[in-house]
Amino acid sequence: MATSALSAMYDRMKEVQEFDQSKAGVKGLSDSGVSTIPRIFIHPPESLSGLRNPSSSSIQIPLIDLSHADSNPHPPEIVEQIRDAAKTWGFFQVINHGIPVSALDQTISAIKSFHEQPKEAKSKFYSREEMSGVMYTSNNDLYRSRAASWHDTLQVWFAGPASASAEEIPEICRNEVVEWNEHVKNAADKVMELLALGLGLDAGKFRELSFSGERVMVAHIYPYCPQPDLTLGITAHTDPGIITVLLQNEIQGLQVKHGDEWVDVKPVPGGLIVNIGDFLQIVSNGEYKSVQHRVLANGCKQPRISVVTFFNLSKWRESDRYGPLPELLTPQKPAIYRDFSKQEFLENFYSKGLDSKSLIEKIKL
Ligand SMILES: O=C(O)CCC(=O)C(=O)O
Ligand SMILES: [Fe+2]
Repeated sequence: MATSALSAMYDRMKEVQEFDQSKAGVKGLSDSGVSTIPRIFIHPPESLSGLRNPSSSSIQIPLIDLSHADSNPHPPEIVEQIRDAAKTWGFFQVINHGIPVSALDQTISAIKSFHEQPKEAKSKFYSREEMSGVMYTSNNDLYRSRAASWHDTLQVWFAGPASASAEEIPEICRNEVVEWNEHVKNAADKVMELLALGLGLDAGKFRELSFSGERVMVAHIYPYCPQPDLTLGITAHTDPGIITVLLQNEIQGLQVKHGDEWVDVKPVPGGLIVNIGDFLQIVSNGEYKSVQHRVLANGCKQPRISVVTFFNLSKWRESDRYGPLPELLTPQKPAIYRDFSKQEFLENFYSKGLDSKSLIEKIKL
């Protein structure tokens, strides 16, 4: 067994490298008109199960209207909606979040233009240097995952040690990306105030903890895939940080795990999707849930575009350790997670594939 399993593995590595060195991404494969996908993209049956069972129910992630969220004091019914959504779904969609619809449209269209350029224009940004300000790549976890997925990504660090200067951002989407950074930060700030109030904390608590101090955008394209039943757009995973704010175009594909079911997230015009990350599940001592999600490979001729911003803390405690916030702990609600170090957090993310165990499972008491 060992020899054939090993030779299969070596073949795979060679093919992975060839794909990587082409710097053309899955967009390149899709544009070349392939009718079958290379085998490095074929997922094992267990991650494909339930792929094409259209969800039987019509349940949807909660939709929350933020029109009056800024009133002082914050309307308790909105705080309650956000808290319930974060506790039971870990995912919700917000409308009237303050970002003009024209900015949403322009951002999507600028990202689409970047990905639709010829290979020569994009390949100078192609890299796997996670800590460079700007990185264009296919499958951040290409060398760590068991199977590759059908998407490419433009990554830009908005804030933190790796943050990009405007000049580094590809010109074709520069102005839109720079503006998006401002918009998404403001929208996230609004949501974090409500999430803090939902835990009984001061509205500014997460701002004080620097929730937005390390902020990175990943702008994905999910091009047409000729065999969408054999692969995924993105493997099932949870997001590691505090929260994620996601803008998507009208092509559906994102699914959220709710109980035993994969629920389709239907794009709502003008809406933004927010989800809770592992870090927030831990600091909230399990009140808010970081939930598995995945993206189906796109079988439509039109590409699916998503612009995803991850928010992470920049200020760690002096001990460089983190854990459930002490103010949330009581004798009735003791800590359910142990503290973890910054090193553990980063290693857990950067040394593994998206599909591996989250930090949460490792530090559960
Ligand atoms: O593209 C999407 O809708 C989801 C992407 C995602 O989950 C991620 O980048 O972490
Ligand atoms: Fe995600």
